[in-house]
Amino acid sequence: MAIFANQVNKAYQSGEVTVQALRQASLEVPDKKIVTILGPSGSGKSTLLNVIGGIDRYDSGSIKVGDTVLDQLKDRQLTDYRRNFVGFIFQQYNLIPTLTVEENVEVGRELSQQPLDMKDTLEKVGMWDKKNKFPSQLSGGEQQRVAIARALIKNPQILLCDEPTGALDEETGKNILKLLKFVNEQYGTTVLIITHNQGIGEMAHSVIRMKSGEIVDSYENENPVQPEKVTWS
Ligand SMILES: Nc1ncnc2c1ncn2[C@@H]1O[C@H](COP(=O)(O)OP(=O)(O)OP(=O)(O)O)[C@@H](O)[C@H]1O
Repeated sequence: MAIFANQVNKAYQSGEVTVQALRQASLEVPDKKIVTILGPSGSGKSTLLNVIGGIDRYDSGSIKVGDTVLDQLKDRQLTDYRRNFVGFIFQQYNLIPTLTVEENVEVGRELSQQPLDMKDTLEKVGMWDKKNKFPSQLSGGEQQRVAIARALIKNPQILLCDEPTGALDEETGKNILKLLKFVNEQYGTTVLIITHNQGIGEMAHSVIRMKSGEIVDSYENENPVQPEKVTWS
């Protein structure tokens, strides 16, 4: 699905202090693309992802994802939008420790109206043979694969990834990037990746840079490189 944001503003109030997390942020992401969002800590990257994903509300401006305009949605409609169209992946995998791999992914399946097949999804992320393991029995990369399966099984139109490789070493991180690229190509999922790792921009179709809540730069990559070729930092 394509994503449009037009002059989006979002402020957080903490006590006496107002933090302007997004300032007139506008962007356009065509359907079926991979986009990397770069920027220093506190520049508004997560806030941007959260308002696009319907986790957070914004104060003004407009966001449209596919045919859905998020501006005026009631809470219930926003929840439906999030359930049916959006998958989230975080740096911390947020798996439930008392559930097995398959049970964790089942949590995602139950949220969706049109879920994908469990076996197929776990095979796609290479975790079918470990479906009865618990998160504590898995490596970081494997846990992130399970988190991706949990997002993927919902059959989301957009996949929002907040530092998906932030806790992983280079080799494991690149394997996760390969998986995200595979998801993009196989399912046509639009993928947004927030990262501090500038090199990940090399594999994206386009790159957005944020600073102090503003989108200060965006450009398209003529020739995205393969995930294993990105410069790791
Ligand atoms: N729930 C909140 N309450 C108050 N302030 C917040 C909240 N969430 C974010 N902020 C502030 O909004 C600004 C943007 O935060 P955001 O998390 O979007 O930045 P970021 O670019 O994702 O940072 P990082 O790379 O460190 O995750 C920061 O100044 C942050 O402190």
